[in-house]
Amino acid sequence: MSTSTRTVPPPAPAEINYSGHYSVNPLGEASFRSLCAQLPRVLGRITAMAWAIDRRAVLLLLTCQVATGVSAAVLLTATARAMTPLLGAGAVADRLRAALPALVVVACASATARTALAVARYAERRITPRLMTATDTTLVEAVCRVEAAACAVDGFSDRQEAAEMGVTRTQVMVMDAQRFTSALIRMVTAGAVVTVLNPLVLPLLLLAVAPAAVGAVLTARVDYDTHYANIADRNVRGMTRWWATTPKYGDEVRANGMTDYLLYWYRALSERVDRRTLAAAPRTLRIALSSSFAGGVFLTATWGLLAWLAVTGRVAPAVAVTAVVAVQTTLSALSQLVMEGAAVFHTSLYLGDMQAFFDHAAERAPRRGGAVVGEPVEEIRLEEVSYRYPGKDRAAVDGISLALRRGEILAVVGVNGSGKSTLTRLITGIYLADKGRVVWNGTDLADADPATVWDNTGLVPQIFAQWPLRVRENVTLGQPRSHDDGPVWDAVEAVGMRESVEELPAGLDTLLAREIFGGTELSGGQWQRLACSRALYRRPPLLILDEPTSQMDPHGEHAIFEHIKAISADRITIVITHRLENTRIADRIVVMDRGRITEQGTYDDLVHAGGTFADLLRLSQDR
Ligand SMILES: Nc1ncnc2c1ncn2[C@@H]1O[C@H](COP(=O)(O)OP(=O)(O)OP(=O)(O)O)[C@@H](O)[C@H]1O
Repeated sequence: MSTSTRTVPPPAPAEINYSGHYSVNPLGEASFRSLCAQLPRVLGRITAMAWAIDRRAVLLLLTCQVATGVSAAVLLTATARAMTPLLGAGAVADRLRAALPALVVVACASATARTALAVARYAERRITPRLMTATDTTLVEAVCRVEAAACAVDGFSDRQEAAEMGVTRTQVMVMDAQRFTSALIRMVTAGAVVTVLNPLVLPLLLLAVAPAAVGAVLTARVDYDTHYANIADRNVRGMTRWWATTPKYGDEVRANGMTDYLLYWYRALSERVDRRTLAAAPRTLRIALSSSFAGGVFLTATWGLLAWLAVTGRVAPAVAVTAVVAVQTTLSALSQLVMEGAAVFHTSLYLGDMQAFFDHAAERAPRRGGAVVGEPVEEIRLEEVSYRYPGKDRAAVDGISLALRRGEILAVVGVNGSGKSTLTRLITGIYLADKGRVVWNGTDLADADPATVWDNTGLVPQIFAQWPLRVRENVTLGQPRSHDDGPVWDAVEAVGMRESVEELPAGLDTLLAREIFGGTELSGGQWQRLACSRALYRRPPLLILDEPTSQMDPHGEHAIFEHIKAISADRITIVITHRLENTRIADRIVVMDRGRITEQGTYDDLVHAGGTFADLLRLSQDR
């Protein structure tokens, strides 16, 4: 990029607004009262989740809550009892002696309350890490197990991002719930004592903290609204961060001058997120100011009432002192109740997202029936099979019928986007056909347990994984653990990599995770050879290779195609390739165009047919 063009900022990343199933902010439809009414249900859910993790810790936590409440009541009652002799007539020593039993009770109640708090923290720490792990694992499993087609739906990854927030929130969830219930219990007990002293004080105190309660919930609501609006941008920002910083794309990013562009995107997205967050700040300030003002007015009235009761002799001085302590206790419990209630409410919003995602994923888990595909796989038949990706106008595969038999090598060719890879996803049952059937040995894939189908497949996709593991695992991943390296070396040999692997510092034990934990890095073609050896190692009844040699030198390409031919008698083999010379090994070639099969036959048939195949072959040789 020249200096002049560098000064022109690239277009800002698109604002993403979904209009489908995922676009509904759950807060938009809920009233304030209904949200507050959710609190008991949320507390119940948190308890149930914690119960499933560690019953003993939950029981311990509940016992501590009860202990906290009881000690608060005992403390206040004993304080009242101690005040009468302390503030009465007589020598100080006599008054102290008279108050001593009650003071001992006060000290014991305080010690119990503090011990209960410490033990409650311990119990919470026993639950939280495992709860987080459990929800996190559930999330990962939910994503791994959904139908592949569900992930292609717009907004899926944003909902996943929202659910991740729910998982993160489990870190403070139990603590919030514990603090909330402990404040509730303290408030009820202290409130009862206050009410006994004078029935007017408690309603006034409630009025004093009510504005803070409303304010806290409204603030949580504003925070969540902002979070909700930011989900998509945060998601894209996270991806941009990865694109810009991963060494995987480092060469391309640097040599193509993309750094400025990506950084601009990253900044633009961050600013957009910040702008929304800042726009919410005046709203939260208004809420905080008005709730503080209203709370202050009611609090002044409460203290005024107490002063008036004491000054006019309507309550004894000892009772007035206890009332001060009780009011302070009630007030702090109420404030904590409000704060923690808002936190639980806040948590409930994210938990709602998490649960909604889990429900959504569960609805989209494969439900294909438990039929088991018979072995060996003798025949795979496609009957008028069609598939259209979500949001696309045109079918990627459109009414294809095809029969494949064991021992046959089928080559699939066609221009980019003609539907070749989609066809392999339908044959392997990664996607289920919208129309028509894919039948393995007479079993419709729509009725078959996908795991039993995938036990019989080996696939080298166009974009294959480079697992940051040892060479051995890169070959055996997905297979039961074997203690015999013989078959691993066979698979490595089949792709012409024996010598290269032997030269690695630790042979099959060499770590291929240079960017992450260290080890060695392979070349692009070597990685592709390894991906092929992974599929070959499985010795699958259905072997599919989608552009398997696109990065390989002629040696590698030759070795692989020779091997495919040599092992073809025991399986069905499908090869997708743009290097048409490679299709010579196929028993049959199908040519695809716009999702349909337009030609089929042997290499010689098609070369002389004067159709697309002959045309593509001529172009590939025209240099
Ligand atoms: N995950 C997806 N979501 C939406 N559309 C898709 C997806 N994958 C492929 N398509 C669309 O389906 C059509 C067929 O794509 P497919 O990848 O099957 O073509 P192909 O023949 O394998 O192409 P190539 O030779 O480039 O690999 C294309 O129009 C493509 O845009």
